[in-house]
Amino acid sequence: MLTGRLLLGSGNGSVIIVRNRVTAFWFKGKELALAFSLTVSFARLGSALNFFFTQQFESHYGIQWTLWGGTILCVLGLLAANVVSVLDVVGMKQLGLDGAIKEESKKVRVQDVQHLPLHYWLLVFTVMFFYNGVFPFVANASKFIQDKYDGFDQKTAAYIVGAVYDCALVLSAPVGILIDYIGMRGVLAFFSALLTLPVFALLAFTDVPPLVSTLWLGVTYSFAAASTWPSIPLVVPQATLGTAMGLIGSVQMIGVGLCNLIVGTILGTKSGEAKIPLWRWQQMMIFMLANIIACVATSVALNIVDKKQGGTLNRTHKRSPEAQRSQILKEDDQKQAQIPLLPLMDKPQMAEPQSLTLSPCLLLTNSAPGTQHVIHQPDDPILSCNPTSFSRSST
Ligand SMILES: NCCCC[C@H](N)C(=O)NCC(=O)O
Repeated sequence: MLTGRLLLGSGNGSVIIVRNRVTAFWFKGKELALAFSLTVSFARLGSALNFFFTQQFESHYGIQWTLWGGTILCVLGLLAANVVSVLDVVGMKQLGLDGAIKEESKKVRVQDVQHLPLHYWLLVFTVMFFYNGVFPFVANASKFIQDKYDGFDQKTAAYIVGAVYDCALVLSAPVGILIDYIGMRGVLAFFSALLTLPVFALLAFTDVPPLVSTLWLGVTYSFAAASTWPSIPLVVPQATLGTAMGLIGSVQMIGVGLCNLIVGTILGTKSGEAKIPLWRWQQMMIFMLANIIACVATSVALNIVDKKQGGTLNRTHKRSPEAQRSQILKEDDQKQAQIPLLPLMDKPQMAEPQSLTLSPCLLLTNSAPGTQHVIHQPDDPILSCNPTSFSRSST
């Protein structure tokens, strides 16, 4: 059992890191928050289907077929990962970025982790503390509801807990779209944490029906996930993005793992059947609350640091087609005098390989007939970014 779970965790963890890297690469400067939110939505769809069907499937077909079902799902995941990988490689080749990416990535060393910005570390701890309050709660909440409130059988309690993920499933995409337009990632991360405090306070100290808390947690969780994960590509260099994503996933899951151990100690029982005394549940909810308070603190620090460093997180990075076009025209006017035109090229190319943004978000437009502009996003936190690099080529 433990071997199986370790294998699943290492495979699943690696897939998540690569998926996040690919998502960040292809959607940066576009619908980044929406893209990340959709991955969360689909993950939560999986959780919701699991809540609703796995137990019924098992009672009809037995544990062996249920595990084979899981294996088939893993194989489908493997096929999907292969398709994504081919699309990623082909897309990079089409943009002529494959060689440059490899070169930049070769320069990345483990020691570079110490150069990741403060922004990034604050995001890591914001994410860790937030999820410390969500995952261990969801894992134990069904038993909590049965033990604390009257009239809930196991199935009803599981449905009530599932409301956290059902809410996220529905809300993640609209919230992602909203964040792409308004930015405000840091501010929203802060409010998500702040507004999660009442969830655990209600559960610990009142008899308000638990569905109120789980629905509310679903809302704040959707905002927290949609504002934090897509912030990472905005604060780390593209070449270290894979490392940064891996690291945040590890810290997050180490935090959640430790919290599960602490929760286990607080609840102090090995039997799933015996009723756990309410004072123990109350202590667990206070522990969840403490994590969310820590999350509020790190998100405040995150916003302060972000403000001092130019407000990357709270700015919108998505540009409407009109804004993209006027941005290009403006930059064109500003830079035309300074930058020598390159010889006309058959297809878009970068002016200087060492100043690549390594981002697919090249803006191609035609402000003058037969002219394409390839610009870099000036706010890209790229290792060797030269924000003024610009090339012009024939269409
Ligand atoms: N059992 C789910 C593990 C998901 C880990 C992943 N790093 C993550 O947190 N993704 C975002 C989410 O909200 O699920």
